[in-house]
Amino acid sequence: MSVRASALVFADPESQKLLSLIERIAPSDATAYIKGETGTGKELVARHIHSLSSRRKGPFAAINCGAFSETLVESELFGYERGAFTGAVSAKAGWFESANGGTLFLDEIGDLPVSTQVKLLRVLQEREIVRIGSRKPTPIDVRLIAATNVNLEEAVKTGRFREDLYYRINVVPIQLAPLRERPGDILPLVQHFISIYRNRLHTTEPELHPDTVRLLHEYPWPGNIRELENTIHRALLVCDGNVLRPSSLNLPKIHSAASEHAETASRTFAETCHLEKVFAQLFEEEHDELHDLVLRKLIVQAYEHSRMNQVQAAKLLGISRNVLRTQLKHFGLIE
Ligand SMILES: Nc1ncnc2c1ncn2[C@@H]1O[C@H](COP(=O)(O)OP(=O)(O)OP(=O)(O)O)[C@@H](O)[C@H]1O
Repeated sequence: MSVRASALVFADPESQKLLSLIERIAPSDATAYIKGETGTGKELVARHIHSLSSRRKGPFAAINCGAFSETLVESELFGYERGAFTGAVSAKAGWFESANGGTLFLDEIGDLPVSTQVKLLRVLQEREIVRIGSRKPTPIDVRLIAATNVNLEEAVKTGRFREDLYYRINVVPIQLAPLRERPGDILPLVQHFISIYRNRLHTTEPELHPDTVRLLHEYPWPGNIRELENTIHRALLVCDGNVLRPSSLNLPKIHSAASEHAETASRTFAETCHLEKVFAQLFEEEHDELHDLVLRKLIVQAYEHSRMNQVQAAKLLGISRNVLRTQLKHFGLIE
């Protein structure tokens, strides 16, 4: 096993829960189905399950179902005999045979053509494969781990993925959270990748500037752990001196989620202020309770759903933190 596959980071409480699930299910032979955005560590988790199972001495084979054309994918999975089709000059084992006695990781399983899905289901049920161009079944003993970053449940609804195969693979579902939802992993992963790439690049361990730490936590990491890894690798290459500054990370401007939230928050707050006047005129004193209820809801929207802290929220809303706190207190949102 490579150093990277053995040194895993599971620091955030969310990741610790995941680790204990992995440890519980690894020894069984149950099919696992890993869901998660791109770069969240699906293959790494599959390798970890294999390394903790009784199959660890057997092979671990990983295949990306989306990497092959419709015509190629079956010969890749099930193998073929010599002369099975034009160009089949010699027989070749498929991935199921290569993984015999071990674990087969099928990444992007949702990309399999429906005709191949039928054959895959048969292989899983019968526990034998028939190479293309042959009639002889070969028994196989393989634990399957499937993964996808698309919504397979939706694909079942629209008929792009067979329901029977879905139930066959969905024995142990494992959901990997995006990196932005497990912030406790960010710094341990940064240290992990610094130590890997520092050794490779023969550089000294850089210090993280406090602004760098802040940016690492604010950035939404759409490419998840893979993006973080590439960012650290690049940062160590360009880092000038012994301090890793935000500019070395070269991250795209956080225009996406955070700034959209900020814009929405300012808008909502402006609307809130406007509505406050309208309600005051409409309902006057005797409708105080209703007035407060509506305002409370609007302020919850502007503040809580913007995922900002009070300092950021006050700055973006163009009011002082004290004014914001007074508003929040007034509506019972903080003590
Ligand atoms: N918990 C972790 N600890 C350390 N490194 C990790 C962890 N999870 C993922 N990585 C690293 O992040 C990178 C991406 O992981 P991986 O290839 O497993 O993601 P993936 O979800 O399978 O991606 P894709 O959806 O694109 O196939 C790899 O280099 C992997 O080593």
